[in-house]
Amino acid sequence: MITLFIDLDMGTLQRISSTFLHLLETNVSISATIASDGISSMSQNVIRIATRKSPLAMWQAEFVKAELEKAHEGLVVELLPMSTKGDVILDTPLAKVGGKGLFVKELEVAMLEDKADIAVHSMKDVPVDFPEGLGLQVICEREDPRDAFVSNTYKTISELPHGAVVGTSSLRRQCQIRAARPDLEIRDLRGNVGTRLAKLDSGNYDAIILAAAGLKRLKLEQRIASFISAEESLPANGQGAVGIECRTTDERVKALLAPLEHIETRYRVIAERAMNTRLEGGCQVPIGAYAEIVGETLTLRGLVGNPDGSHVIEGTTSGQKTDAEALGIALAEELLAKGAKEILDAVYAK
Ligand SMILES: NCc1[nH]cc(CCC(=O)O)c1CC(=O)O
Repeated sequence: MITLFIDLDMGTLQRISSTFLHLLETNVSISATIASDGISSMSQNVIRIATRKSPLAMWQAEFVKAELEKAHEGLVVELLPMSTKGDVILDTPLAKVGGKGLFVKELEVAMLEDKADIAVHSMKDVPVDFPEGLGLQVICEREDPRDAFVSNTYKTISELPHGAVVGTSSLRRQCQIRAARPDLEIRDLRGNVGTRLAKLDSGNYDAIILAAAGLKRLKLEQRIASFISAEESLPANGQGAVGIECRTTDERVKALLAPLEHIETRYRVIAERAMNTRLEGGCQVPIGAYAEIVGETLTLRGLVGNPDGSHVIEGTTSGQKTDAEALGIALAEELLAKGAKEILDAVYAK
């Protein structure tokens, strides 16, 4: 149930009615409470979050809502749950659906049309470019960035018997698993986290690979048989980090978001995304990028491979954390010089 406190100024009423229309379209049940003691300038004290409806997206939006309310007493944070194209096209492997920002476009339209103020994203799903007028304002503290091995029978990848079936639709995960274990059979696995676990439980796979962050956030950590180290499976750029997008001109919202920024996570994610950008990688590519910071030094590892794991190119670079973007670009260039472009071109040609 969503409770809306409505004051009587015209702008707010207009905004609320557009929120209603949207929610009606998306079949969310509504119950509205009209506060009779409407506080004037209430609209100054509201932030509307556009979010996907998947349990993980809702968790992330609720997390940002809680953080914002903690940081600003009296702030009212509303959630506007929406469907995106990525949620609707469920049966085709994402690598085939193509198109950038499958999970973010509708949220961005809502912000541009002033139906919402911010959108909360998993950084690994956020495209490189933002539409005119929108930008990534804040990167929150990173959760566990690792991939997780999930199985009801086996503890680790190395325990899997010859020819075992592993579920993942990520070309990055597929590449690294097959590089270590060419005998394994990889099958596509789509849907939100709960759907993927249900498919494992129904016996279609011996094991599946998911992001540890998603499982932890949904209190499904007990489903993790083992964590896969970054050495075994280099995470995707931004994995485990939540980012917040808003209108670039909205100074009120930008000021409210500022306390949620986690600068160390930002440096790490900037380096990882810069590498991806220089490689011209979209979000469905066999690319791993993972940065860590010790003291002032950022170390970035990168990997490009073909999905069957027969070719893997890796590199590492270190430098000042404040040079995060330059480090990402330099590592991408090193990988390109080692043949990454040929691998990526072959993947995109398929
Ligand atoms: N591609 C979907 C997606 N986007 C973010 C996460 C997990 C949480 C995160 O990385 O922040 C997942 C699920 C998964 O890969 O298992």
